[in-house]
Amino acid sequence: MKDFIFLPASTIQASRVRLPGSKSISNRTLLLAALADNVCVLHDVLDSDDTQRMLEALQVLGVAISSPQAGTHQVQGVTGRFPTTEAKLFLGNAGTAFRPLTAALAVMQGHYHLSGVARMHERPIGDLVDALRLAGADISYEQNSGYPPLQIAPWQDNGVRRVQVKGNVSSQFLTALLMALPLTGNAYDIEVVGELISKPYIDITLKLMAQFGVQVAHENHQVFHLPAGVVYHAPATLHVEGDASSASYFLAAGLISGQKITVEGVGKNSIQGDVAFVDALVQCGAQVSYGDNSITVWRDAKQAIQAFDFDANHIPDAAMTLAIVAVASGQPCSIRNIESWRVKETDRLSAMTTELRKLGVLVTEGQDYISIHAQAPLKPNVRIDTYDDHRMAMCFSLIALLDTPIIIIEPECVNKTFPTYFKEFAKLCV
Ligand SMILES: O=C(O)C1=C[C@@H](OP(=O)(O)O)[C@@H](O)[C@H](O)C1
Ligand SMILES: C=C(OP(=O)(O)O)C(=O)O
Repeated sequence: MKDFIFLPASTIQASRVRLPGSKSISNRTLLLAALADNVCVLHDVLDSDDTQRMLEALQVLGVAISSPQAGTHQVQGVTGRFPTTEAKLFLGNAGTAFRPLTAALAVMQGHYHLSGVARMHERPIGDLVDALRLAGADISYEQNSGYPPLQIAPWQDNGVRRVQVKGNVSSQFLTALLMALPLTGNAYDIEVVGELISKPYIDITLKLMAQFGVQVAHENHQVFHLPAGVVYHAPATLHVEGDASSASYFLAAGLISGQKITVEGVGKNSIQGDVAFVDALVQCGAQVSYGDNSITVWRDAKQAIQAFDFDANHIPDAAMTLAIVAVASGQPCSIRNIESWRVKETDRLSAMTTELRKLGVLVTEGQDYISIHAQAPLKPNVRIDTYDDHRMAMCFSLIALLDTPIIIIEPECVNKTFPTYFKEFAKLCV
């Protein structure tokens, strides 16, 4: 791909888009299948940088994985113990690989070194390390305290069976503990201290663990009870849903353009919290219909896009797409309770503010919110920096639907979760 992509002002035609597999489900099921006591064939797994990092890591750890075709992986589980007891793993910028693997390797009897790209070394992991240390993990920081790279040494059980974890920086820390602590064979209570953000991702974790035979009871997402003596047992085959966060760009295109856009791969029974993005679009004036495995969004020609003021804590990834919906509305809009944007692929609050202002949009950036008001016509042919953040690239592509040609710099950053995004987007445009 060139180091920029020029998107001319476009309109969208009524279309159907087949979604890539869910990143969150792909990386969780790859890890759970690897830890199970049997063989599992995973279908429709996302093929992208984040899942490649997980697949490579599992193979280095001695898990036998054969991939007869793209998106299909037969995983031979290792019954809770990775055969490789010394390894160096490079995990890119994949939070869904780094955090769960840190916890899984912390409860093993080996020596492991975990690193990532420079940005991953700026993304916090201290709350997870603190929680694991309470229960017997031996983890040290190689550079800055609280951040990767990490060095992990053998687990030493200390008899502690109630572990506290903070939930206000990333839900991935709780996800990691939930998936890893059953490997010790002991029962644990995990207590969330303070607020738990991005809660629907915990529900994905619990539902997938249940599919692998481990039921976790919880009290209102505050205390989680892990059973003793359990072993992950995989279903013979497992189908990965389409990615609901990736769906958000096309669903927003349906609202913005008015045309019927159908995404295939997620539907009314999806386990992904980001399908709630559709509820936000409905409040903005979208029409919606759900199928078992599809969602269609459009807008009646007479209905304007409505202003909104949303708490988007439960849909942090799809919430970025709402920023462009705000621009399309031309009304003052706010997206709130999204401080976690600051510790993702880039500081997304700052990046979103900077790039929207280049288009002439009025923006107020708060510590945990963004207010957006596009009054004047947008400036054409603006060069949008993407900060190595796939969602910046995908969100800003939608500006082309607002009669505004736009240039997206370094568009290959979409490889993190959606390598074919610009091809799919071009198919919709007329
Ligand atoms: O568990 C997951 O699969 C994810 C949780 C969310 O992160 P936070 O919990 O850090 O908000 C989300 O942003 C990320 O893309 C995927
Ligand atoms: C925050 C994201 O990724 P990660 O899984 O690396 O946290 C994302 O995909 O928007």
